[in-house]
Amino acid sequence: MDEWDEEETSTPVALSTQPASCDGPEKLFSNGGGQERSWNAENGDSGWGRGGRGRGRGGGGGFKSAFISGDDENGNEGWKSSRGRGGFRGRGGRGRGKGFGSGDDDDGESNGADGGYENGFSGRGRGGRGGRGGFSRGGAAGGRGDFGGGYRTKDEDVFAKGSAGDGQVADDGDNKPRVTYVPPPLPEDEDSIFAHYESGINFDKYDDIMVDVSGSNPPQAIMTFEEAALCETLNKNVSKSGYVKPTPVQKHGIPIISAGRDIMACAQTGSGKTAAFLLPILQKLMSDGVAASRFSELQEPEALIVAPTRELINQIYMEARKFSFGTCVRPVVVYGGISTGHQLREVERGCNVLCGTPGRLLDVIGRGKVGLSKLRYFVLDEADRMLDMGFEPDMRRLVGSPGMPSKEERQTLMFSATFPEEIQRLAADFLRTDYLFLAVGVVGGACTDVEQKFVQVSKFSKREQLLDILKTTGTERTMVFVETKRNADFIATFLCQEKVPTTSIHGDREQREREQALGDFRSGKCPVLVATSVAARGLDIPDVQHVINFDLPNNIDEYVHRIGRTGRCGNTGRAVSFYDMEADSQLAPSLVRVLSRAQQEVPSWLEESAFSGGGSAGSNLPRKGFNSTDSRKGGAFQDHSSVSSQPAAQTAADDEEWE
Ligand SMILES: Nc1ncnc2c1ncn2[C@@H]1O[C@H](COP(=O)(O)OP(=O)(O)OP(=O)(O)O)[C@@H](O)[C@H]1O
Repeated sequence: MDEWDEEETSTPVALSTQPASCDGPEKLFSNGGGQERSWNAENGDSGWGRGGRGRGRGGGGGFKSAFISGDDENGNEGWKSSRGRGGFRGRGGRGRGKGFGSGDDDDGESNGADGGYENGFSGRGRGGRGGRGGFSRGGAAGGRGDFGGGYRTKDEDVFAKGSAGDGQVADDGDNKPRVTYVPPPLPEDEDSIFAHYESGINFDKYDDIMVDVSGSNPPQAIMTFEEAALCETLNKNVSKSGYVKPTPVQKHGIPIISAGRDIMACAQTGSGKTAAFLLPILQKLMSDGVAASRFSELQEPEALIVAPTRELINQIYMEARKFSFGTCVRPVVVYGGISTGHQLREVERGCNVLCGTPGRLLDVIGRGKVGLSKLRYFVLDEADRMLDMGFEPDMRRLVGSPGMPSKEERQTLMFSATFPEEIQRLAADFLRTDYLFLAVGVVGGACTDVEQKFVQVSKFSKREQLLDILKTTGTERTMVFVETKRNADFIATFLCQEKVPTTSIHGDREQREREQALGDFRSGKCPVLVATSVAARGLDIPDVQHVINFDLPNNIDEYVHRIGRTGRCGNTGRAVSFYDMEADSQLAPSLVRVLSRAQQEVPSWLEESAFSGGGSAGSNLPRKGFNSTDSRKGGAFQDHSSVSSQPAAQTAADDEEWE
């Protein structure tokens, strides 16, 4: 029996996080298992039994939020009880932070830790800065998923949450939570594999977008897929996917990659970046006769694709699976929240294109099941996110993994809709010096097919405003973004109680629940999805007509990605953002700029807010004539005000609620 099989046969201690769907909002905060007692903020009892994810704050500060984790208020207890093998060591000093040192925890939300991941890989991120208040991956014997927490509503009711027994997380007795969830098998029929939505009325307008390729000797762009000279099967698969002509990022990106060049590409949300990198990679592998072999114990993929969230990497994998349908090239996906054993068995069946989130990739490589010596392509989707403070250490670890070809010997491809200049400079470390920078339209610009509206609100009127809007949207698919996981549950519950079929997705939900939520949203069973930033980037969900920023993010790039969940591939969409003068004014200058560049009406009050919002506002107003944005040109532009010029993770880390 394999090592990982063995691990997973021990009796699972079933845990679950808070489910949020209209199947029963009343379930949301009930103690599902009844075995554990929650921390009760009212009477000060501490949790016992499997007391929840340790969520400590450094500096011994009390946990003031209404949402109380199962640990002692200052995190000490959580820390003490969590010293398992994978003991987390907070970096110390910066207070706050959830030291959840799981390498698997690989989402857009911060959940990581700096140290202590037993096999030498750290979880990512911000969380681990919690001084004393961290907790181990081994996690408080209460492990992840057992939320011994409570939720205190405005009127101070406390709902206890506990375990529910879904068999997803096991404890091996070594205080190390183990994920045993295996997702249902994927449909194999062609109709499902090639199911797609139609490109929209504005698809042809892509041709008018300004494109700038900088760097030496860029190859000629292609105008049609025929010019890409794809293998017959690949060509058929492209047609079956409903692709008639390439989008600009494909017209330029495909020949650049096919010519063997490194690329840093920035193109607006929903404009086909995924196929821009997948098609030339698959074409090369197919024309070279690469074929997956199940007979090798060590799998050595030719391409490695990394993305920041589980749902996004799964989506990329599904695209790779679609385009390689009927060929010998085999993509595989690995990401957290799913049984590692299951994923390793998939890898063992043959793997040419390995898609993964950073933590899980490091894990499978560390286990010696995947070798990198044959690697030719290293792809970072949402590259600016992959290189910001949250993920950069993992990326460095990844390129430093045994056998990883040097940047001279591999091709490195980076794609995003946003690319802050300082991240571009960092990214250059991973690229050959002669990389090409491809800018389609305004770097960091919002999709022009999204109508952007702003509504001034006070923090207390948001819920009513949301309800009003949702009453007019009816059953149209709407994503509602909030800043915190607890607020995601709270708003989802509120909407359910108001009879709006709603589900939610965020990093504290088990993977099974996240998949269910996305499935219910896609199918229309729940036309409203309340989400944290975990769903802000890359997700391509058909028919999302509306995005509502219930809470504005504190970073302009995040805003651009969020509203890009609608208005995709030439379709139109609407984004409505609640603007709270007290909380959001720091974002005003960047918002004004994004709106004007996307030819949207700028409300006068927003402009005023931008001007009055401090010294930086004026200098951040729109600049005319801006287009090219390659940082090597000397940083002529930046669409990043003092607010947004920090990488997302950095700003987010300063937000107590962004976990
Ligand atoms: N040439 C094409 N013709 C028709 N549809 C396309 C074409 N290229 C991509 N699409 C479709 O457009 C949608 C958006 O593509 P994709 O998800 O790759 O966008 P993206 O640029 O990566 O967006 P994001 O920045 O949000 O990650 C997908 O459904 C994809 O299948």
